[in-house]
Amino acid sequence: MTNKAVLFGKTLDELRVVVKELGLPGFTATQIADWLYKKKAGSIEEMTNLSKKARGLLSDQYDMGLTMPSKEQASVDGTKKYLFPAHRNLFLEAAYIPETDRKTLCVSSQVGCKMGCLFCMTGKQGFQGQLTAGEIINQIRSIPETDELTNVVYMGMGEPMDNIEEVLKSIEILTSDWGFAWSPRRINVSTIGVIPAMRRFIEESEAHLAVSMHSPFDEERKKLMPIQQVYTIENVIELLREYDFGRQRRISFEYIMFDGINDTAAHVKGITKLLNGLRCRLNLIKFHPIPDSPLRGTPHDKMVWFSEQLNKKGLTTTIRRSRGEDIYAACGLLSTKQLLKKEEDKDY
Ligand SMILES: C[S@@+](CC[C@H](N)C(=O)[O-])C[C@H]1O[C@@H](n2cnc3c(N)ncnc32)[C@H](O)[C@@H]1O
Ligand code: SF4
Repeated sequence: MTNKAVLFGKTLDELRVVVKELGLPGFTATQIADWLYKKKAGSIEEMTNLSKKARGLLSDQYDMGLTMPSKEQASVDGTKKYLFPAHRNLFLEAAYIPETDRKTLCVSSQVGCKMGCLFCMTGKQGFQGQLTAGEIINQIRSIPETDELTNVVYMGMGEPMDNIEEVLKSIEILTSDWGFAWSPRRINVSTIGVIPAMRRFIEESEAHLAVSMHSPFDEERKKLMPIQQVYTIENVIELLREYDFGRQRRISFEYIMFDGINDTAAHVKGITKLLNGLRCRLNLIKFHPIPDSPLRGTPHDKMVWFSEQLNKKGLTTTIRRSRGEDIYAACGLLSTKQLLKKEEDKDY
């Protein structure tokens, strides 16, 4: 790795500044964006419609900024987990989830997470660092299945709203005509509900939004997710009610089911009351147990009952199929703590 600045992850506006500073013609910015995001060039040398001089000037100051995964693990169900090195000796993970009708990549937006949810391995890892927009979309660009991807979910490591600037930039690159030119409907961003950043996300992007609820009750949610002490789920829903999302943009809620904790008839009532009239759907998630936690997942039969009760009350509810559990690639299981430790050991 050199200390040069990187091109991958720059927006068209930022590339315009780059070419201006190098004294290159304005249109070079669009050409570079094209090579970075459409033609998927692997090096500056490959940008053959740029003059030799332009390529030389660029190479003097910039690297492409692409990083291949350094490790890959495959699950019995076809899910794959990729490990990427990031800046400052950090590592992050992404999970590739193939299904018959779609191929999804679950990307990380941070290394670790500050939010400290009781049930999450990434939360247990603590916060190590923010990812740049380039590092977020590099996960999409640098896996072998890049051309097969139909969907991207920001449900890997980290809280996207705690890195809103880079997350919005990554979405801009994915959805702009000069970028990947994806429809924003192929992107779903999950959050525990950091209200000010959610407002920006709603207003500045058109991607789908998933909110992690996990309990409709204040005291219970506070125990599971400390964020409830700052931004309550009631306030999050009030915010959502302010907007008209139209028919195309989807709002959903995620609900991990914990045995004997949040899976009762009272919870069915609480959820229905909270979401009353809001056009949304609810995804029930099987809890993936994490070490040193007394929490247990609700048995499947009870999840089916819970889902039926909510559907009867008019709330579209589905049970999300669990994928990649055997390789720790499932929701909430991504953590690179051991690796980080090994790297620290190496340093001393
Ligand atoms: C890892 S988070 C990342 C996105 C964001 N920080 C959030 O919490 O919504 C993605 C989803 O995984 C869920 N999750 C976390 N730990 C889990 C676990 N042990 N089992 C099942 N789902 C889990 C979260 O609640 C969230 O709905
Ligand atoms: S569930 Fe999401 S917000 Fe909570 S600790 Fe895990 S990654 Fe962070």
